[in-house]
Amino acid sequence: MESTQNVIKEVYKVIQSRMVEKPESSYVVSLATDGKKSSVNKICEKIGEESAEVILAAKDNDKSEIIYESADLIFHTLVLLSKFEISYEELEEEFKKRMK
Ligand SMILES: N=c1c2ncn([C@@H]3O[C@H](COP(=O)(O)OP(=O)(O)OP(=O)(O)O)[C@@H](O)[C@H]3O)c2ncn1[C@@H]1O[C@H](COP(=O)(O)O)[C@@H](O)[C@H]1O
Repeated sequence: MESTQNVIKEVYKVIQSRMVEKPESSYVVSLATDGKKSSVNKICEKIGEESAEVILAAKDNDKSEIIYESADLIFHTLVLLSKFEISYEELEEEFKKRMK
């Protein structure tokens, strides 16, 4: 990894490259590049699971678990954005529009 200034952006770049290069050992590939519509369902299922895990961690008041499960949730959301060929800049743009 080049810089850790924006690690989420760096992870997104790796996800995007996995989608193009499709290495066999890749989790992203196993989840998102089977070429069928069902891969969107698979990613959405993971987002649902990880969301529930974040909620449970919050209800348990478990800060380290909240961080761990939120990273899983954000990662799977990035896989979904990548599946729809949305650029990181488009996501940033949406946040910028909301800045007050
Ligand atoms: N950030 C992640 C990341 N976060 C979570 N995961 C995977 O997402 C899955 C999460 O599923 P679960 O929570 O259900 O975990 P599980 O292991 O199935 O079971 P439990 O934890 O519930 O026991 C696991 O297989 C994790 O390995 C990730 N896999 C990859 N990345 C990043 O994506 C890049 C590309 O990964 P590959 O596609 O594997 O090369 C990597 O270099 C990383 O930077």
